[in-house]
Amino acid sequence: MDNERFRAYYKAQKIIPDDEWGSFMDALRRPLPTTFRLTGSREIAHTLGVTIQKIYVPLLDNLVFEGETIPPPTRIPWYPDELAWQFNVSKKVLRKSPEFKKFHSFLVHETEVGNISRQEAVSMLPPLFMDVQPHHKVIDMCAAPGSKTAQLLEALHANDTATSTSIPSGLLIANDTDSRRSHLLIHQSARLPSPAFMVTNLDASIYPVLKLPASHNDNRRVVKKTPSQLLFDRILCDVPCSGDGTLRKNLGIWKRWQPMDGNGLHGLQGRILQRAMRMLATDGRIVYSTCSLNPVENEAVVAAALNLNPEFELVDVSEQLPQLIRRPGLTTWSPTVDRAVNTSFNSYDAYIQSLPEDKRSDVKLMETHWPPGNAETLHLERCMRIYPHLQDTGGFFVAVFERKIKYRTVLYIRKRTAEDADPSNGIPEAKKLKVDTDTLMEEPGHECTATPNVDTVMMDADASTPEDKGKSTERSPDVGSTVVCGQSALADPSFKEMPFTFLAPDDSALLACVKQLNLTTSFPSSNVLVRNPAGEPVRSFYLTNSLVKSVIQANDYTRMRLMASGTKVITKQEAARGMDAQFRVLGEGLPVVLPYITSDVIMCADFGTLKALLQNYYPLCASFGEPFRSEIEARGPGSHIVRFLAETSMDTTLSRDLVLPLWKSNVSISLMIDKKAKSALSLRLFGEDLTVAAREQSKKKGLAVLSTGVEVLAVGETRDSEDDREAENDGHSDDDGEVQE
Ligand SMILES: C[S@@+](CC[C@H](N)C(=O)[O-])C[C@H]1O[C@@H](n2cnc3c(N)ncnc32)[C@H](O)[C@@H]1O
Repeated sequence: MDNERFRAYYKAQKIIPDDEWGSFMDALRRPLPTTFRLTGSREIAHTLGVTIQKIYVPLLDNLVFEGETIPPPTRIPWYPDELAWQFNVSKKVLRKSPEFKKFHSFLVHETEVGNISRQEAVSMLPPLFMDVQPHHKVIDMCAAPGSKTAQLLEALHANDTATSTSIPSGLLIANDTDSRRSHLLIHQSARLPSPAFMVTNLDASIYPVLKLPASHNDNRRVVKKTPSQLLFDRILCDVPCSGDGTLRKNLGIWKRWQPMDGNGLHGLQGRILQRAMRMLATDGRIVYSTCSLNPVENEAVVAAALNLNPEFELVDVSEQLPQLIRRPGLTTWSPTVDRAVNTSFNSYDAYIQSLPEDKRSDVKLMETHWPPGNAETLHLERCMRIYPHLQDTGGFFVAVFERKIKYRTVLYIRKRTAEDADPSNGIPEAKKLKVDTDTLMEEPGHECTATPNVDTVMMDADASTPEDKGKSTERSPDVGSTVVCGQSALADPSFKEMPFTFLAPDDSALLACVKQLNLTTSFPSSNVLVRNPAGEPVRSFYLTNSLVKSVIQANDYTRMRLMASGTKVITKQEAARGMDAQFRVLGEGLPVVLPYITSDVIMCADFGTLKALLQNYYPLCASFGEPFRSEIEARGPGSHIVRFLAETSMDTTLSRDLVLPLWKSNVSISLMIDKKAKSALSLRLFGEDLTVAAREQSKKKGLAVLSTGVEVLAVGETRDSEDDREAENDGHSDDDGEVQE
């Protein structure tokens, strides 16, 4: 594993001191440890952390395989709250050691249901520097396949959804220009159901201005009188890059790496970062990251953005994550001008002068590929470089931006400067603003006019077309009829996704649903949307929060290429003739709906009941012990919720209450979570897969049931690799159990 040009190029960049070069290259040639995060709700993450620490670490400690001592999994030291883990064993050990097989089986099942996310350690870094709060408006500009999006969602949901007020008031837009990858993103993100989530499919470098409708008052005063631009508190630019920091897992890069790749990406990377700078709210923060070691894709992009937007500065985050070993950003570098790694030109001018005059106009390199004259003053050392040999990871680059002068101060100074245009007015010259005020056009309340992009400007123009006004995106949305989301005369007919239609709170199907499921009066009926061409309450109901609803209604969903929004919470099943339709809460939507279900509606059950429900598809009501038997027999057929109470039994411990959906037919009941979730739950609680599906699978394959009860997949077969994961439908499967009619 070597590449002469890689070696020559990075030696020339002096990214690593000479005496570390050997260990840097050695680390690049070693396989990457397996790393994963505990995801999902805090409750589950906590339970899994305890399970790994108390069950699997002792099981795997001091393990000797073929004469070699195998180290047990360890926590990644710099990751907060002990939520990230790593282990480094060969595939052979995973396949052959019974102890590791068992651990691996646990990982596979929890990954399947979204409680564990396999993710490269360094890829976990950017969201940690974003400090996302539940009220933040966040955009992930280049989000697919979505491992960082998941982290951002978790941060947005830091309060979980145990009460209605802990559903985040902010939003997260995950965007990617590739529609296939955007579907993947939707699928991955469905693991963390969020009413605050949206997915768009746009080129981030020309991301359009999104509008927010006028909000009238906050009970005390008028906040805004006109529609405003949606500005973001946090923006992640995890841009497309040459990816040579991933050499340890993508071995093909050794062969195909060549230095011009980075040169070619520099322009797009810069445009995405600059677009982000124009979409940032006053006190916002941008994190720019790549999995490339190349300064042309990193410091050069950062330096160019800072010079074009001098109101921004790099944030010193050296105190954050103190256990993370990092190196400062570079202040000098030497772009190559050809594939042969010619890095001899120390400036753009020197390079241009070296060319015959008739060739100069063909040059694709830009001045910004080289270090700017003021590189020493830009605090590029505040960028973070992570190298593989420092802590056995991949390579990575992160830079964090904020505005140098608080935005309002800038605007104030600009106003004062204009008022006091007369140089004899006594304002000292030094106090006058030395920034390009054109870049400051996008303050809240104004439309973006600064981006020289047709698409963006057209999006603005949309706002003022009479048709658009007539579409009532600004009318009071919560009364009267169903509100179709914003769609203007300039709708993009090439966009084929289903529309997003909010039901009127007095829609008869919605009222029936609320009544049947006994939802409280605080259930946000006005934030329920459906997705079908006619906007009818046909089958699935999605829930958004109020901010997401405002954004959908104020913007044309085809122009913002909105692929998904909110979370699917309830499904409607048409009943036989003469009967009412039946609604049921979906397993994936339960955490979101639970705050609106009163406790008296929820049945309580014990561990034994849970075990029986895992072991059988449709156990008879009469087969359960009291008091659960009487309680379930007294209830009518349809959707029910059951709380399994925390307890410790002979077999195991349920450390916290577990709330799950049930379906009751005439005489039997069934747990309405999908097969994989049942298996994962069984393994987590009982150390073996007791489910019918597992028994059937074993029988089918003629396998003796292993002690774990499941066939073990190989490492590469876990579904959550950062690379290529299969997209499945829209990520919102209804298959969360089978209803027995
Ligand atoms: C490094 S990957 C992002 C990885 C992702 N943040 C994660 O953690 O899973 C870069 C992504 O940028 C997307 N992309 C490429 N050009 C883009 C553009 N102009 N606008 C938006 N996304 C773009 C690619 O499709 C790719 O999914």
